[in-house]
Amino acid sequence: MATVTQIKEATNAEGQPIKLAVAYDDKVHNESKYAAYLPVYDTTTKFPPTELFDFNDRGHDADPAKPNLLPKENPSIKAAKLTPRIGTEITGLQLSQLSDAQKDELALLLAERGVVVFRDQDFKDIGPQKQKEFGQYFGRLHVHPVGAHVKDHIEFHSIYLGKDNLYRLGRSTSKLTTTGYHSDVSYEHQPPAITLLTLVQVPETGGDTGWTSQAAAYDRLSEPLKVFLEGLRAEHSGFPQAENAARDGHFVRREPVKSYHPIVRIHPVTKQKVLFVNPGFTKRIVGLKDEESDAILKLLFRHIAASQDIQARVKWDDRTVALWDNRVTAHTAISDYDVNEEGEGLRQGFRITTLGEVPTGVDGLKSEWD
Ligand SMILES: O=C(O)CCC(=O)C(=O)O
Ligand SMILES: [Fe+2]
Repeated sequence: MATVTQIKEATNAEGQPIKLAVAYDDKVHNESKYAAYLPVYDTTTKFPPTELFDFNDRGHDADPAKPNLLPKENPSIKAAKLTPRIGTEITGLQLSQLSDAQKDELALLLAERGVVVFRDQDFKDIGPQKQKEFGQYFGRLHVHPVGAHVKDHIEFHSIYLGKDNLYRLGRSTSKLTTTGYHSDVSYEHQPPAITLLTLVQVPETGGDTGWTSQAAAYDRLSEPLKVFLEGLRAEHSGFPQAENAARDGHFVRREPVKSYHPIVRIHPVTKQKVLFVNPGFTKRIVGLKDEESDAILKLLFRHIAASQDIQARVKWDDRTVALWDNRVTAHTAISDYDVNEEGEGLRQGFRITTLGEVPTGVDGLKSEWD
């Protein structure tokens, strides 16, 4: 069985020589229809710290009635709420064919519903260039500081659990559960707005993804607790992720960062208040004593993970694409499936992540960093 430590000589997208660590063996690679999306690690190319940029949310340009995305007079386009508080499923539209007006309305729908699932898509077959352009419409693409990517496309975050890469399952054995709610790389100074995830191979059963509405999570809090949290920032840290990756022999392509984000964040388009902390990356509440911070974060993390009445869970097939707004949701992979030597249970996909604005809270409270 191959491991992630196999190194191959390659060239990057600019034609420069690089060393690639591959997380699959050649036999699996050659047999895979979606070999181009298998995980690799460029172990050579370092990235400087991300620079601040002006983010324009496409949702600002959307018609709130969404006549282009969800026309009332077209019965072949169907939209159904997954649950009352979060999630919408759409059939009858191809993401690859959306007009700009439809994409603007999708950005707004994502802000309102948290996650939007598209069924029966050709998206995984339109090629990396068009997939990247689709993502870029919504914002600057994030390059993960440590994650596996796709050869020649470092902005694609590769998701792969096959018989030759049991990394993720192996790591989960010391925990009672594999679930871990997070908002993608929320430690960034301009953390992600929209993430797109699609799977190209799915296990027969299992491997769903779950989302929580961070807007509903905020709404449920008592008035005094809302007021208390509104004045505070929390530390979101990329250091443990980078340290774990380095410990496991992975390349850290960008030095880890921390940000101090408002705990109650306001979505720039809907103006909705959301609870912007997550168990994945939030470490402490700035200005509180350690025990106070630990107790309050424990309460909030339990609320996020345990409140099924503000959650949605999606079963994948290989023509499903899910998009979510990281500013108003937290999500978790549900790694409940086994991969055997015959390759049954294999789960493969890729994620494209767009960066958003520097978070703003109540009364103009802004994120800070050191
Ligand atoms: O694999 C999944 O279901 C979700 C993984 C994840 O958290 C992500 O792609 O951001
Ligand atoms: Fe994620």
